[in-house]
Amino acid sequence: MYVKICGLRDPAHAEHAIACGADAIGVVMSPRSSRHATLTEAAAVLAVASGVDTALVVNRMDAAEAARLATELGFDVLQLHGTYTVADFAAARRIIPRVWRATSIADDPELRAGERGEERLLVDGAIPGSGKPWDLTSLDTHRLGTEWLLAGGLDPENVAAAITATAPGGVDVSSGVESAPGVKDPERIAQFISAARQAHITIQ
Ligand SMILES: O=C(O)c1ccccc1NCC(=O)[C@H](O)[C@H](O)COP(=O)(O)O
Repeated sequence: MYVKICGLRDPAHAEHAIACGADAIGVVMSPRSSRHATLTEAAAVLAVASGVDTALVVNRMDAAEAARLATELGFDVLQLHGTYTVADFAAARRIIPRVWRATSIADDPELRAGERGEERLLVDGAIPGSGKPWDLTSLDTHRLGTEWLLAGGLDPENVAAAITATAPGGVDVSSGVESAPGVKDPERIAQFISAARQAHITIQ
């Protein structure tokens, strides 16, 4: 089970997530977000991130511009939230090969992995980064393949049941491992990673 901890700005929290076994960490650069990282903060997180995938997370930013920013800063992955076309993904992937599509069934009820040319699909709640759980029973997982990531309202208490119910390739969390909006809680990060690792997948 691939585990991504998102919305990191403090390098100490990034180091902690990696030490706890995270596979990926995400840095949000979206000025209206409580987790918006400055260029300095993003660089500090990247400086400690060895052995994990690093994702730049943006919302409704021009795809090629976001891809240039991701490569300039040294991220491995660009995670695009918003409405992007096949051409947008192609343009971004000419600049950074690993581009993930984050969307929700509210925006895209007929979700199909890879249909816009993304490397990986992240199925999120309707409002990214809101921490609001959503109705997982409304998700048809048959078109999602095996590499997709589940996100939206996950936390240490509910992640195992969410994995069991939907059998994703990985999980992504932000609000559920915070003590206040934008403030990561090291204990909850450890609990989340441990709970995700122990979950049993029943659907494949
Ligand atoms: O975190 C944000 O504020 C944010 C803003 C704009 C686009 C994406 C954002 N976050 C993405 C994520 O943290 C996760 O990929 C996902 O939405 C899960 O968030 P949460 O429900 O808080 O666990």
